[in-house]
Amino acid sequence: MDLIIVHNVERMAQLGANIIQQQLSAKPDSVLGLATGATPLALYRELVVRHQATRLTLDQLTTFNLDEYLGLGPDHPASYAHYMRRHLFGPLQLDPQRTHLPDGLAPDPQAEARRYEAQLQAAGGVDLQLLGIGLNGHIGFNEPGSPLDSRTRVVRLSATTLAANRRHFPADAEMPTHAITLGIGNILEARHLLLLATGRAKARAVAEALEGPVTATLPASVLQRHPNVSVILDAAAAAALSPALTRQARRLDTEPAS
Ligand SMILES: N[C@@H]1[C@@H](O)[C@H](O)[C@@H](COP(=O)(O)O)O[C@@H]1O
Repeated sequence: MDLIIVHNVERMAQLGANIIQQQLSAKPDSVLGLATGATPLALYRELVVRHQATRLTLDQLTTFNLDEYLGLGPDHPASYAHYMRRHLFGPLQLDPQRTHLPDGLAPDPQAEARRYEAQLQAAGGVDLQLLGIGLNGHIGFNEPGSPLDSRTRVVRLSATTLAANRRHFPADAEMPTHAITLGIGNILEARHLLLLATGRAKARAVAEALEGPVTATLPASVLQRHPNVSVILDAAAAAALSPALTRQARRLDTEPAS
């Protein structure tokens, strides 16, 4: 595991964008696994800036998102399809044929989960998977209790997740109770994982994920089983790590030379 602790979200975004840029330089037709939520927003802004400065060539890039709410279509402002279009796919002018999310409006969600997984396999799997972490240690929408070898499927959202994500929905609107998510098994198959976390509220989940037992009770702990994981934390999210692990972390707060 390559653990990096930074001072601020801008630095996290730069380092995350560097990793994505390196991936695309090595393999322009990479498959990127993408995440939603508040955490990757600064990284997405940085990618857009680099693209506008023509430092990123994205013609051959393919993307697959981790998850989507069941019952929300791409025009719903709280859908992940909408989020991705607004924050990344639109500004980067990605070919819609190359960007993929589960269809939240599919009439048969179980069949949609199988279709999505098959589409991902046909694309060759994920080269670099971006991950956030839920307060309860979820990755994608793999809630506590998800089998560590789980595949793409329909899941019920936990009370913690419903409460945490409530803020993205209008106060009087009903929130979806289910989602389609890549499974933990799918996530582990990505060739490189990049976990980002910010803020004190994530510190406990981060510490348990990186240093606790590998257990379905805390899905992100499975990252310990992956041979190629990069983790970028701000100081608040790193606050509950053991002194030993904190000492091992790289602190990359200075600007790159060029
Ligand atoms: N399904 C998403 C996850 O992919 C995301 O990583 C997590 C954290 O979100 P945030 O970055 O807003 O804290 O919650 C959501 O429920």
